[in-house]
Parts: sequence; C-alpha cells; structure tokens
Amino acid sequence: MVALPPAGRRLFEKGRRLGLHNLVEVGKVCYVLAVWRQRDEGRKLISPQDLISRSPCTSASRYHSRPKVNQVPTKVALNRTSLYLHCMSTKVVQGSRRYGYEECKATADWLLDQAPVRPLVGIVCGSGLGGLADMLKDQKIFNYGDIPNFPKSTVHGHAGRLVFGTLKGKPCVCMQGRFHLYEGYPIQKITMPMRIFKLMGVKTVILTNAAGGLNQDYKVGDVMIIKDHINMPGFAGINPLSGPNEESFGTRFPCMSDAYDRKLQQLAQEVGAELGYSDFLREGVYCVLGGPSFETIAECRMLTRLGADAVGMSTVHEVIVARHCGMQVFALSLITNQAVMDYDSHEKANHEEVLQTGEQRSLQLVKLVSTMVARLDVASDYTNGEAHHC
Ligand SMILES: O=P(O)(O)O[C@H]1O[C@H](CO)[C@@H](O)[C@H]1O
Ligand SMILES: Nc1nc2[nH]cnc2c(=O)[nH]1
Repeated sequence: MVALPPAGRRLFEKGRRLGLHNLVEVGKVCYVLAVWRQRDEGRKLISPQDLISRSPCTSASRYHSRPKVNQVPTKVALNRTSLYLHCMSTKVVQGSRRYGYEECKATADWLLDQAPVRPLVGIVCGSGLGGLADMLKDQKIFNYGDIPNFPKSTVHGHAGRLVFGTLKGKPCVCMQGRFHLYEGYPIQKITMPMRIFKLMGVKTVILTNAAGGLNQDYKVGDVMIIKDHINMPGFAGINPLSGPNEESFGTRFPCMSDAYDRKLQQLAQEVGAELGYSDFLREGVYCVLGGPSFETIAECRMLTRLGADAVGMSTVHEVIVARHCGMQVFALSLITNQAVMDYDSHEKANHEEVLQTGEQRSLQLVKLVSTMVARLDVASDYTNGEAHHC
C-alpha cells in the first residue's frame, strides 16, 4: 500500500466506513477525487469529464486507454509520483457538498449523453398521473435506479422512470414518479431533479400532483391551477434552499411572489375552456405538509382558514428550487379526495382513492397538458434550432 497524503487517507478511511471496502468495484461512481501531491494544488473535487480532459496521463486514463466522457474509471491505480485518485460514491462527496452543482452536472451530462433530445420542457407526474409520460413520442426511458445520484421512487403510483421524448414536437423530459419528504430523503435530494432539468436545458417545468380538496366548492375530479402556495414545512425552516447557497444556480434570497407563471395560468384557462373543461377547472392555493399521515379534521379546518384550497405533500419544494434556478413554473392539482372537515363525516382519506381518481381524470389531464405544451413558446439556448436533438 502506498503512503497517502492525509487528505487522501481521510477520504479512503471514510469510504471504508461507508462500506466501500473495494473502491475499485464501486459501480455508481460519479466523482473522482484527485489529491495532488504538490502543496499549492491542494485538494480538488473534479468531475470525470474534467479529469479526463485535464489529465490525459493519469493512472486512471492510462488504465482505460481512452475512457469515454461520463464513463467513470472503474479501476484506479495509486502511485507515488504525482497523483492519487480515488473513486468515490456520491455518499462520500455528500459530506462536503450536498447535492451541489458538480453532482447535478454529472447526472445531467450522463443523461444528455444518451438522451434522444435536449429537453426544453420538464414534466413531473403526481400520484396516479404517470400516464402523462406515455404521451411522449420516440421515448427513451431511464429507470431511476440506473441514473447516477438519483433517488429511487418508493411510493405506489410513482413508477420511478425518467422518460425523454417529444410532445407535439417539443423536446420534453418527464418524471414518472417524484420524491417526497416523508420517504426519508433529505429535502435537497428530492428536489435535485429540478437542477438536473435546468442543467439539461429545461425552460419550463410543469408539475402535477394529487391533492385533498379543502375548498368546500371543490369536487373530487376537479383540476386546480395552482396560483400560489403555502409552504408549511418552510415555516419550520425546512426549505430546499437551506444551507450554503449555490450561486451557480441562483440568488440567496429568491422571490416567490411570482412563483407560478401568470401567462401559463392564463394559457391553461384558455386551453381548458376550448377543451370544454371549464366546469371542473379551478384556480387556487396549494398547501404542502410533510405527510405521510393525512390531515386531522382540526388541521383541515385550520388550513382552510389560512387560505389554502387544496392540501398535499409535494410540489412546493420542487417549485422553490425550479424558481431559484430561473425556470418558468406551471402546476396543477387534481383534487382526488375531499378533505374531511366534519366530525360527523365517515369519509376517510386513503391512497387508493387518490390513485383511482388519478386514473379517472388521466385522459383529460393528458389533453390539457399536451395542448398547453404544443402552444408553449420555448426556445433553446443551444443556439441553432436543430440543437434540440442531440
Ligand atoms: O403529490 P403527489 O406526488 O401527487 O402525491 C400525493 O398523493 C400521496 C397521498 O395519497 C402523497 O404523496 C401526496 O403528496
Ligand atoms: N396531505 C394530503 N395529501 C393528499 N394527496 C392526495 N390527497 C391528499 C390529502 O387529502 N392530503
């Protein structure tokens, strides 16, 4: 065993504590930590691409005569001469920079390398609303479990697949399944896909969710255009932007009074009216709670008094992160159940009813969203028009 410099030794030990006994065989390696011997270089965390482009004669690249971009060296030799390399799982990296730019970039690059299109529109499917992804043409599907750094879906009704394709000619990416606080993931992790969307070139994010109707005028099956939100966990300091600000994504103190794009709300109203959906199309305020327990009667009454029209366990965290990095946001709630407000009621909120309502309204939601996407005025930063296709 060669003598490692202290920084390298600490990382090596940390990797072992995390169970990475054979670093050489860590499959989902996304980062390479290069510890340079030269004092003035210090410690550097670099992406595989950087490593490959910057140091063509490292032991890693020598081992794999010419590693492809995004192909992380699977075997790393340690040598005394100039460079010590360690392949680390993101677990190790998390300790210093949690779900930051580098991890998001590595995942975005990994996806773009294989995706058929550079998406301009990102869609998130709520509980039971995964059918939205089926409308994409020329699909390329990634299971979440195969995507570096991506969490896995654990909730019934969230398939756990990222689907690329085109919708009415617009390049899209669709999350067939999202992540929730109650699944036990850190809030930064559940919102990470928004930053990955951004880095892939997404301009507009369309989020859908299943929600309980608090507004007494709402009926099961109504579709609510979200015009504003109440971030209940945020009141307790649970906000995806807590911690050091990632300046490369956005400002420390992002504005939220314009979170939901007004023009897109208008477009949804117009499209809804044209499709004959006005009877069940609403506009209101969505309140997020942590879940997974549904609300008590007293909680529902309180939320109504606070001005919420619908309650759920998602979306708001994603919206905050999407707005922080400058994407345009539109969101819809499908009212899958009536929140129970009355002690005489025998109704009980349950996930089966949520999924069932999703299925029943699926067609109309698909039509509404796809017609909106067809009319979206999105343009790519990737200059010439053809660049949407990779
Ligand atoms: O918000 P989505 O993901 O649509 O799911 C909603 O439905 C589930 C409860 O039935 C909760 O996860 C709630 O947040
Ligand atoms: N918190 C919450 N989430 C939901 N998702 C679908 N229905 C509900 C509900 O009634 N309450």
